[in-house]
Amino acid sequence: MRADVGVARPANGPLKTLFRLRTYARPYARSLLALLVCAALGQAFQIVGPLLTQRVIDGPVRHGTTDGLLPLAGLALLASVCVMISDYAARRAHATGSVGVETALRTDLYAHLQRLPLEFHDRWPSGQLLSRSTSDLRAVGSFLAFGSIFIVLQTGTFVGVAIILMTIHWPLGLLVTAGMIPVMVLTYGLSRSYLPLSRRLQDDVGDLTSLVEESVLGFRTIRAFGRHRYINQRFGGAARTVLDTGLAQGRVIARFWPAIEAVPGLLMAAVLLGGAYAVAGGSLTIGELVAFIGLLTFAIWPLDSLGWLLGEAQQAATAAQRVYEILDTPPTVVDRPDARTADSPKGHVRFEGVGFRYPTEDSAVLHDVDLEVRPGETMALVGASGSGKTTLTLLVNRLYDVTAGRITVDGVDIRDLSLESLRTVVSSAFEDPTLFSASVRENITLGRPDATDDEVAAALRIAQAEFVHDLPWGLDTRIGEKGLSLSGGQRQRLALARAVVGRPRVLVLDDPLSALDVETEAMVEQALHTVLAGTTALLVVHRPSTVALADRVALIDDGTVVAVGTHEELLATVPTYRDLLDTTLQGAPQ
Ligand SMILES: Nc1ncnc2c1ncn2[C@@H]1O[C@H](COP(=O)(O)OP(=O)(O)OP(=O)(O)O)[C@@H](O)[C@H]1O
Repeated sequence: MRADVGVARPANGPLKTLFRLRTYARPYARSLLALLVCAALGQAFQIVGPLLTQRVIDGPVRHGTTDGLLPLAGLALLASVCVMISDYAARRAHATGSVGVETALRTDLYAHLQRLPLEFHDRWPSGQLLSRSTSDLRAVGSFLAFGSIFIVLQTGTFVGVAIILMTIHWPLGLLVTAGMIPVMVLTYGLSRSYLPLSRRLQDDVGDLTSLVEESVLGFRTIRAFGRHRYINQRFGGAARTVLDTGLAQGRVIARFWPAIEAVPGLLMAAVLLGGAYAVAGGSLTIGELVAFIGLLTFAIWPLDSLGWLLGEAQQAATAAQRVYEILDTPPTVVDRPDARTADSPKGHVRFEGVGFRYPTEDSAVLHDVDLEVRPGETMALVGASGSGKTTLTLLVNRLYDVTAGRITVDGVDIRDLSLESLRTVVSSAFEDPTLFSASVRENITLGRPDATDDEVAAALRIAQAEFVHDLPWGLDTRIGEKGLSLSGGQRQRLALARAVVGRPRVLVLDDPLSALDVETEAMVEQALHTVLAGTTALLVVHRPSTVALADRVALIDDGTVVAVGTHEELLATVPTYRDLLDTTLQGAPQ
């Protein structure tokens, strides 16, 4: 087993990765700038408060008069109103920026996930994808539209307040500014220990999400086998891992945070002491000391919050790395630059020396496959379990690309056709039919949104899926997640209707009738005969009755086609085929 094939590893450090996200912030630059300006104005108006206090203490209070008090009170009131207005505007700008950035990122990530090949989805647990497209994106979006702005704002506030403090009393002002140094050193130490743990925690949460998803989707199986204790144990194990990593994070914070938090308190004590001496020595008035202490809280808040904001930055940086691991994974099944469309396709399919190896595996699953399916011909693929039948069908509409040889449709290598065109020519239905939480009509016309009502009706008839007309809202009835409110057979019939709608030139069916009862299967087969008459078809056959639909049969053994002929010819000439029918496909038409 080969691990990590085709998965992008982070090329940059976390902070560089965070910087890459600026492209997502750019369209919201105006909102973000508005947020910065409004929040800065809000801070500035708040700083007015202590400065006015100084005027009141050193003026009216000191001289025991009310002269000049009213204008000062008026200014204080005006400053409060301005704070309120700036806060309102900042919050509005923040909402626009943060929602916009997160939405843009999520849209890109989702679109990219859709472009990534099956091999990527084989390898990535869905819980990892879920946690990356939800909590990680939120961390990144919130940092871009809030954290990053407030780092600038708080640094600016600290610098601004430090300058004012120095103009009031430079030695004390210098002392406060020097307080920044231990905070920076401690924050750096914190980030070095915290970053790897933050990344590990996010990965652990992804694994936990996978387990939750699996146990929700597999609920019936777990119940039926009475395995809920085992599942609980597995969940408990994963939850403990998350807990352990969270606790390790907590220990790191416990080591650094009290020291970071102690700095502002020590500064306050030093300012009180130094300030009292300065007042006694006459180099500072009482009003100035009160203003200094009032302003000090405006310097302490940025110092405090910078530590926390830098923590947010680290969290966002690792989240960004996790998101970019997906965004940087190149889609491998893509259109060639000169990809063409199939003009009036006839559906002549040829496999020429086809080989295929799953990217995670060391050895090939298919090798030297040569097979011709003539226009309008129905070819059954028969073989033992694991011989490679399903894999072969997945290559025809490029869910995976061949790793050797080529597949052609009407003589054109399918890799030279645009994926859109190829997937209009080739339509598929699989044994496990996935239905989406959408209306019946949307599910059926998934691959052909332009299908007419008549085409949908014909597809429903062929798939014996006319039961949908009896659903409460007919074709407009929404079917539940994965179509669970329908029976297995009903879901299969809808998936078959989806494959045959619009009569594709090439139809690939991987045992699409397995969940049908014998009677319905016979009716579907009868209806399929009319479709298959004009359509080139590849049918993976697990049930004997389906062999009857085929004009010819290809026998697959150990990853290659070992015999091709009509059912009767193979029965008469190929002992392996006979044996297979005896053991696996008992009751095949003789
Ligand atoms: N996504 C995958 N990654 C790696 N190996 C795979 C993957 N899917 C299938 N295989 C392996 O490829 C081989 C062929 O599998 P495939 O499903 O094509 O066989 P099959 O003939 O359709 O079997 P069955 O009749 O049981 O459905 C098997 O050994 C299987 O384990």
